[in-house]
Amino acid sequence: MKHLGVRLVLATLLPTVLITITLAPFVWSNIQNRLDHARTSAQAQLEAEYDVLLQDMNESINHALAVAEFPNIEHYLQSAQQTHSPYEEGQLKQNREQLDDMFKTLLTHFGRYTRLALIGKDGDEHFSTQHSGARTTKRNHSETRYFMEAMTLEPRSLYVSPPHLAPGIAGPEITTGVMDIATPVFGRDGQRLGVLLLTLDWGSLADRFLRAIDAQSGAVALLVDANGSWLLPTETSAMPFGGLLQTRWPDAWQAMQVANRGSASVGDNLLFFRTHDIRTHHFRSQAEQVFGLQNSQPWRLGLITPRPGLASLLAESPWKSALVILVYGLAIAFGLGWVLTNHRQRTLKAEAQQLSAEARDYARELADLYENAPCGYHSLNEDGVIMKMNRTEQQWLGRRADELIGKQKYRELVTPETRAAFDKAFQEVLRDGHEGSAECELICQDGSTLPVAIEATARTNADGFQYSRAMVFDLTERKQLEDLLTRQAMTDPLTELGNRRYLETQAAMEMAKARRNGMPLCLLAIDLDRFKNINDLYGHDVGDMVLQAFARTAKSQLREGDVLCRMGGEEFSILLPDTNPVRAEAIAERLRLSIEAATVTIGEDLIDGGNLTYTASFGVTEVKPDETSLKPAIKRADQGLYEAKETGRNCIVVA
Ligand SMILES: Nc1nc2c(ncn2[C@@H]2O[C@H](COP(=O)(O)OP(=O)(O)OP(=O)(O)O)[C@@H](O)[C@H]2O)c(=O)[nH]1
Repeated sequence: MKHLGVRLVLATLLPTVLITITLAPFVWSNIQNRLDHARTSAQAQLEAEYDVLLQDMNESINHALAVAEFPNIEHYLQSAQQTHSPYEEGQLKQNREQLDDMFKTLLTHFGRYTRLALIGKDGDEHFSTQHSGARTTKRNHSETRYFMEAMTLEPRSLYVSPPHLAPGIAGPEITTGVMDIATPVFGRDGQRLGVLLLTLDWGSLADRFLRAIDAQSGAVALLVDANGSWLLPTETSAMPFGGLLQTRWPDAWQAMQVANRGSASVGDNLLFFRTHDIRTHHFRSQAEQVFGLQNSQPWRLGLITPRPGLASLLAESPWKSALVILVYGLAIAFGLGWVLTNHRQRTLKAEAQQLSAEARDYARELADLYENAPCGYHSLNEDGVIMKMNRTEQQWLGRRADELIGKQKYRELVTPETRAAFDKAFQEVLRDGHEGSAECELICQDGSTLPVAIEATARTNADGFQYSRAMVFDLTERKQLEDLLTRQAMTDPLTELGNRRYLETQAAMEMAKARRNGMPLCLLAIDLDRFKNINDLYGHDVGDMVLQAFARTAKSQLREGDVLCRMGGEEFSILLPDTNPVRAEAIAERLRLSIEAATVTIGEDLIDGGNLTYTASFGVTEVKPDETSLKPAIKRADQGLYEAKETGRNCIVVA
């Protein structure tokens, strides 16, 4: 999962980076074009601002100079300072009314002035005209800055105050931005007569200044004095009148400190600026000199315009933004989709590989189970030829796969004695019920035989029999066990001789053989004499020792093929194949003598000398060829034995 997370991050980042790298040159060039355009446009607007300001200021300065040099002004002020006859008073009044009309005309035609006042050299206002036409109370201007400054100036010089708030056009209670322009009035003889004051409506000038800006461009006009004090009206500009630029745009203020004109970055905006010093503008006007308040000049004009950038580019063209977002979205979606699909394929592949590995393991395990199963497996075609055989069965047979597979008929590995059982079972598999089983013996490479049980079924399809598949169980142990049980069932455990049942089994075979071969067959019945006394005198263990000694002695006297059995107690029988009665009697006699001569060591504590002797009585008879059972012969032999006992024991009677 961790790797998937990394791939998903890469799938997001890679398309993003590639698209960004592809688009970047176009976007960059577009932004640069817009930047150039913005710069050109801003500089043009700045120049327009400057021209407006320059033109208005020059006009106002020229107005002031023109009015101050108007002859009637000079004449009026000179007359006003003298005593007059009634006629002269009338002339003065008429003169004042003419001037008053002229002032009103000026105010009416040039809406930029809020007040025109003519002030005598003592500071007394001779008359004043407000823009509203209202005549105000005459006041003394001797303490005002403009009066004091103007009274020191040479002819054709002016004092221009910084813009400041004063009672406005709409009434004395409403303040507005104004600028005082004052110029001295001189007589023809150079006598200083007074001061002409023009109060400029700063708002109307600022409005014209602001209108020079293209409102669509989003640019902000900037005009501050030498101290950074904002000179534009609060209502129509970006800052309150009188506010400090350095608190709002410190970067802009910083940039404007080091150059008279130029541009700078202000946050996300561009600043274009230049200075304007009205004191030097008299070169473009009629003025000799223009004075302003110390430290208020030069003014700084500026334009703050949004810097064209990616955000403004996208904001200005929503469909382009949508297209860019779509391209990024599609690329990222493709990247994520590719990673997820790839991841899914990897997962499926890993699962498939795991399943395949498991299947291989399973198949290997099955093959191992098949090859090394504790039983044999083989498959035969319909001809009985071996198609497949597991390693276990190959090892049983001691044969290699290349000797068997496709070459060997299985029935040829079966002993002739048991082949019929195999053939029968195989036929059943081929036809009847497609199942068959048989117990038979296999012929091994070393010539030995292997008893096996075969359980076979047919594999079939729509076409019928395909092949037979068989499990083969090794019956060796079972046979050995059966043989052991059989042997135990037919063996006397004390003497390890065959018992009565064994005699009967052997007798059946010997009788059949004798009949077949026309050979004689005799039976001896033997009973130890006075055996009860041995038990009674020396104990049962000694009796057992005597019985075992008899078995050894008898065996030593008999040839291979003779069948010696213990019939029970101290009674024994011997079946003598290919032996006639005469010979049988001779054998009995030889045996009798051997027994008689034999001793059984039982210890001196039981008997003097430590050795016990014993004898036996014999009944001898011939098993007749026409007899189908041994019973008659046993009966006859017992009769002979009985007679031998009666005769005195340790003797032989042929019956
Ligand atoms: N020790 C021992 N004694 C056995 C065994 N089977 C039978 N006997 C004993 O053999 C004795 C047989 O005695 P009897 O039938 O009277 O015959 P006998 O003493 O040999 O006398 P005769 O046959 O007349 O000579 C009995 O005492 C049985 O208990 C055996 O396996 N071991």
